[in-house]
Amino acid sequence: MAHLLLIDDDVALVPEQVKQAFAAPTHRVDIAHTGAAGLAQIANDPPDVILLDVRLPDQSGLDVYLQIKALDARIPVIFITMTKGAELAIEAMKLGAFEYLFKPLNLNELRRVVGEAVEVSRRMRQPAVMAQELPADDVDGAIVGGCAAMLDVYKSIGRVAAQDVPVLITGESGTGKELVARAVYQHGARSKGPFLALNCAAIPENLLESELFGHEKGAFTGADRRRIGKFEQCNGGTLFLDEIGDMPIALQAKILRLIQEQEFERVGGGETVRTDVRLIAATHRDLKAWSEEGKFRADLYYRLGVFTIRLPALRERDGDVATLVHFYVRKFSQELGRDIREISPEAMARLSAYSWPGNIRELQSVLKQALLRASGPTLLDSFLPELAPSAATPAEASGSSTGGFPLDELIAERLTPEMANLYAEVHGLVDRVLLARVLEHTNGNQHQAAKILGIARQTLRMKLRDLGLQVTHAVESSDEG
Ligand SMILES: Nc1ncnc2c1ncn2[C@@H]1O[C@H](COP(=O)(O)OP(=O)(O)OP(=O)(O)O)[C@@H](O)[C@H]1O
Repeated sequence: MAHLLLIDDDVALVPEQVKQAFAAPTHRVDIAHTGAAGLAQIANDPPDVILLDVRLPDQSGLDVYLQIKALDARIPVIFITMTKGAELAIEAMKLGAFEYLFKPLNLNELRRVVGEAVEVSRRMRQPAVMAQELPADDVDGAIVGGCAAMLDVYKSIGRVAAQDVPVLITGESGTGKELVARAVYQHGARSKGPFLALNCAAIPENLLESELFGHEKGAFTGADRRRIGKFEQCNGGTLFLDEIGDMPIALQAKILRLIQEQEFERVGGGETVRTDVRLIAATHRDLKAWSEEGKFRADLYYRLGVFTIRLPALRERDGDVATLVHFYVRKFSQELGRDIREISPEAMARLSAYSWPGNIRELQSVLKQALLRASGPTLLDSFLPELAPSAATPAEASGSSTGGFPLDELIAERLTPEMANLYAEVHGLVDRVLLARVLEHTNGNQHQAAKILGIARQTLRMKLRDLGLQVTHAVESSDEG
């Protein structure tokens, strides 16, 4: 459950909207009407995310924000402002505020921004546990694995975390690079500061520079206000740049300068901004090979790669598949209201023999599907989807229904009082079938597939990633990954 605190002197509209947007049981909303009352609540019972009105009866929102930062610099604070208060909200972002929203609140935007903030908050607070064996059942988000290669990873995390140097994390998609970045952050000297993350491959190239470095008003068409970028917002903290290999080469020079001098200019601005950010970067690409081919700046590679943590693919982790299967079967059983207590030897044999091109993310996806089909206390081999050599063409792709069970039957079964995420669950299942089918049709060509689907290629990539699907055949261009 996400815990939100709204600090706003409005007693009617804004509280009503926030309560409407974030209902129980997935959210809890506390409300304070003055800065002092809000601060007292934060000290008593720190929320995951704070929504803070710029204008309060007893003190300015900015003063309250500074006091919140002193209490705990990690809690994401979202300012709520009238259009004319935007300057102050932008000032607050320079000091690390998460985002600002205009009154009257747009509920969709509110949900999106708060959702992102809850995720950011979770990343900072959820303890990064490294578990060599099956961890206790209340441990969430652990790095599970006791094979020799993972023990080396834990050692590397321990060695580098306390040094304030950049870290490069490499490994195939779904191997846990983000988890490792979080562990480096949490065991480092900046663990009380913010931890922000940005996926370079998920943001259109023309917006990435502004996301990272911010822009000045009028820097480009549509830049109607100054925007504070992640490097400025994250001052004193740690920034995780995922898929740094996908960053346009022109932008790489700016990152290099940032690492070397901790300074930069906002897009369209002449003012040099100083910041103090620890960079953790990750990529599934071979950056050394890319730098030799001129696709990645060699000087940036050398600078970033001084300390590299290489995550092994799941197929290289002897014995860890079984522990991970137990870990996720237990977790998903709880989430999906199933009561699976054991895994049949046949099912475990098939899971252990599979090559997992999509790594742990694929393992999660397969187990979720299996649990949705499961009944009784044992996870049988027959509940598993087909583990195809190409994971972009799972069993469902060859049937007209979602893997042998009609959708409406599934929905009917899942309509229980405790159900909370049915939309995501059903869409995940449909996406898995749809994307696999279309990619099969285009022989793995993501460009064509995105066109057929009518979605952006970046969206397609993110969906494939989230579903743990790998496109293992015929890819149209060398930058397709
Ligand atoms: N060793 C592990 N133990 C338990 N869960 C793991 C482990 N490694 C990864 N996961 C889980 O697998 C999923 C994918 O991990 P993560 O996002 O860190 O991978 P990634 O390497 O960053 O992937 P991508 O390159 O696609 O972004 C997450 O839900 C993560 O919690």
